[in-house]
Amino acid sequence: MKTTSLPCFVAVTPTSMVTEPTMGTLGPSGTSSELAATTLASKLGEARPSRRAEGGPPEVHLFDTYEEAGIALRTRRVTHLVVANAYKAVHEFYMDPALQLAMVFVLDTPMYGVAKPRGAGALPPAPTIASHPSPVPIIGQLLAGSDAHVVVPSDSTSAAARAAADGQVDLALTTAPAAQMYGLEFITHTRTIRMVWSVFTVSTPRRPTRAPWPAW
Ligand SMILES: O=C(O)C(=O)Cc1ccccc1
Repeated sequence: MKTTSLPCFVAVTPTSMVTEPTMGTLGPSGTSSELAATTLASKLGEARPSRRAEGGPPEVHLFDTYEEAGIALRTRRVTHLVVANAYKAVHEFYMDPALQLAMVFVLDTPMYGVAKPRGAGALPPAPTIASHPSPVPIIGQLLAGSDAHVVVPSDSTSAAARAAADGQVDLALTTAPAAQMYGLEFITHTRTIRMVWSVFTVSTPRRPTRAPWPAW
């Protein structure tokens, strides 16, 4: 049975209402992260009806890496950082005392598939496939495990599509929006990835707790 995930938001840390929220995440446009951040922005926009009346949900800022988006959060250029939980270095954000987990939500990614530039010629025996490291395991599933290939790491699924469009690689594991943007067509079936998204804000300072031992 095919199910579609409705975003299911859980507020983890009560944060004071930010008057002008701005989202930071992984770009360029066409990434799953952009869809997740845009979905969160709409949700936060609904909670701020006066702003909605002024012209739309909070802005989404796209960065080349999650780490750059993290710096933008720490330096307060954005107020919220949205990171896929399948990202292997998400632990860096969880462990950073300057940041706090504010929210989590479940949202399916757009369709993922292996794509080639429209009108490209025959593929070599072991084509190169650009991919963000996180979704690499689905390449084998999409190619039914049979085809030889070489994975070329990419900063995002959208950057992977751009690399294929620029002729740097033969193929890209990418999203349907990015494939469309960069003139690629899928050569495999496509699937979504059900994902938990972590939302970080800067830590709110806690009141110092009294030491459990007497002062000397
Ligand atoms: O957001 C994207 O599109 C990414 O490239 C990152 C990603 C993709 C798939 C699973 C986890 C993170």
